[in-house]
Amino acid sequence: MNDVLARATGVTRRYGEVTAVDDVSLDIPAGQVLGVLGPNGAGKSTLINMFVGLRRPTEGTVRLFGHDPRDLKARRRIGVTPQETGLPETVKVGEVYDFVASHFPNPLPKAEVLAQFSLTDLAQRQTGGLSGGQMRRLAVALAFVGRPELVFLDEPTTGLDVEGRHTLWAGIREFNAAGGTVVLTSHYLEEVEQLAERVVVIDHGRIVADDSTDSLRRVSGLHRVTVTVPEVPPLPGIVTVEHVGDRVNLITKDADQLVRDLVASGVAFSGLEIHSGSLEDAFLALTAKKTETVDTTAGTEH
Ligand SMILES: Nc1ncnc2c1ncn2[C@@H]1O[C@H](COP(=O)(O)OP(=O)(O)OP(=O)(O)O)[C@@H](O)[C@H]1O
Repeated sequence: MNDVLARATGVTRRYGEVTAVDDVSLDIPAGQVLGVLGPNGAGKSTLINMFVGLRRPTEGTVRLFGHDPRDLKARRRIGVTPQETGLPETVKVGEVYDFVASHFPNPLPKAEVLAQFSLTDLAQRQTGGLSGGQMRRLAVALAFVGRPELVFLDEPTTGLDVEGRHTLWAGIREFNAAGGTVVLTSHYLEEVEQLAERVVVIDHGRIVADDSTDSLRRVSGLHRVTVTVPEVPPLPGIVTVEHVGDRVNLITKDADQLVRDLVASGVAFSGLEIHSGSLEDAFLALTAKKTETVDTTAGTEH
């Protein structure tokens, strides 16, 4: 069995009234690429920030290599790319590398890091003169400088074009093939599908799915039946109900059967549309559950 490099146990983080992370327990085993998915504000960054020692849990414990994540012994063994990078504009790319490398006993050589992330030609460029995508590549490259065993990448490819994204994917894959462990958050399902073997879906601060990417893909065998209907009948084939304006999306595994059931139920529906499932539907089905619960409660109040 693989070693667990990082572990969250019953972790909650509140900011005033807001519960950003709500009773999350999560193990990160060695050698894994773990994708963390979730809608905006779901709590992904807060969770990552607790793992890397930038935030403390309000409740529960986080361990990094068996230590408190703020312990330098543990932090030396990780690499981090935060969602936003604030680098001084007049410092050159090569100098940024030098500064970061000086914090580690055995950093990767500059030429290797810059080449791996297609930054070699930009070594003399001031960071203020980098494009958004180049800046992002630099931010991700810096996570690898200290030869980390575990990297946390918070939306590593946001703002990158297709080529930039593929360059980064290759770098992440190479790191993993050499035994490195990766936790990445992303809004791109395709990215998680390409890179991660395991997916954790977070919604409203809670883990709503934790499964292999293959299983999540299988969930994408779902279909979406969209109708306008005064009230959704309680049919067994409906996995999830989403209300979009006056339209209703019914997520189901068997669209044909659901349409037959709708007709048989006698409900007056109109504007029938059927779409094949996608990973996006699977994700929506998982993250829509909370909304559905709220809707159901509201609808059954007497
Ligand atoms: N420093 C803070 N002070 C107050 N509230 C915060 C703070 N940081 C995060 N939050 C709130 O906590 C919740 C979770 O935020 P978080 O940034 O962790 O989500 P996320 O899943 O990373 O979102 P996104 O995908 O938009 O980056 C949100 O409601 C957010 O507004």
